[in-house]
Amino acid sequence: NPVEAAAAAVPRVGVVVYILKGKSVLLGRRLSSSGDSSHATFALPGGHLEFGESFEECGVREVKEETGLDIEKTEFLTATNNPFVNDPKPSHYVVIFMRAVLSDPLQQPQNLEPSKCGGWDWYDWDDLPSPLFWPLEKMVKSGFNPFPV
Ligand SMILES: CC(C)CCOP(=O)(O)OP(=O)(O)O
Ligand SMILES: [Mg+2]
Ligand SMILES: [Mg+2]
Ligand SMILES: [Mg+2]
Repeated sequence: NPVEAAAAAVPRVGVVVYILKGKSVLLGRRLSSSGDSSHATFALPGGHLEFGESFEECGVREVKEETGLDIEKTEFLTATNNPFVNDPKPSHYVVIFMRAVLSDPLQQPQNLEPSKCGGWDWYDWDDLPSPLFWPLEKMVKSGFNPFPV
């Protein structure tokens, strides 16, 4: 029943990674659950923190799973709270933002999850595509800059 269902809903933790390359970051087209790319939003690589993982382990794993890229110099940047309970599909994520660089600067991303992602590409931080995936949109709007000063 709806009360039980609501009770079962708990905030989940996502870890996403700004992979910095010059002034660009890697973004992927996040397909809607139906898989059509017409409503794709641009998102950082990342995913659900799994039981017992450190933030770094999760970031490295998800980036490898989704893009095949090997990253290093992973750093914690910030965490944001994203209670989107009024969404058509209510969700509540605490998002951990990390940054990292490529272990091999020449390595290019592969789209290893084509049912979930329309493809990865490098975007200049000063010329980001839209629409951005909601946690990233909120962070960019807040003026956050993931690059080292
Ligand atoms: C909402 C997001 C920041 C956390 C979940 O990310 P995701 O749906 O990409 O999760 P997976 O990569 O683990 O499937
Ligand atoms: Mg994933
Ligand atoms: Mg995952
Ligand atoms: Mg993911």
